[in-house]
Amino acid sequence: MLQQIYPQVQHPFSYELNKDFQFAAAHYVPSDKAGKCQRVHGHTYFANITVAGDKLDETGFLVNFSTIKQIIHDRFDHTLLNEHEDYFNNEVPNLFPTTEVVARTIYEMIAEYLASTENKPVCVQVFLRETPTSYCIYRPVELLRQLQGGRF
Ligand SMILES: Nc1nc2c(c(=O)[nH]1)N=C([C@H](O)[C@H](O)COP(=O)(O)OP(=O)(O)OP(=O)(O)O)CN2
Ligand SMILES: [Zn+2]
Repeated sequence: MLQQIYPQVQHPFSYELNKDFQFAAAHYVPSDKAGKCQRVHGHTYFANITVAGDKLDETGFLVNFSTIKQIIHDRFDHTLLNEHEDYFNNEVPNLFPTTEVVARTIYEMIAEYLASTENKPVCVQVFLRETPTSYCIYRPVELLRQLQGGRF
């Protein structure tokens, strides 16, 4: 966790915050093409969340580090991801709990919270490591294009 170098994301904001955390969860990929991953197995997922913005809140925070962790950890830690039917669906490939879909889902959960805050920072990158040799990065490309078009 410490000393890991993450890929950088370009954005125009003054402040960039990164929060690292882990959660333990089981999952399976419900596809004949997923090989051994069709069977239920567990990971200690490692996430790095990047939040950026120009305005701090009344605490002097862009966003509280602990809130970022809580949003994801409280929901997914020590659970079977496939059972979260509000986020994942075993019938729809774009909603199978793969690393890609879990990274995107984490982005959506964080983005929903940030949009509800007064200072409205934005999530610009989610790095999600599933195993020591496998990770995925999700970036909100539409938002990043808008920022690039309008700001720099
Ligand atoms: N694009 C994706 N490919 C795979 C995913 C995924 O989510 N997205 N998931 C899996 C499995 O769930 C598995 O947990 C991870 O696979 P893998 O990296 O192959 O795991 P290993 O520990 O066996 O890797 P080695 O580097 O060979 O030890 C599979 N693919
Ligand atoms: Zn897996």
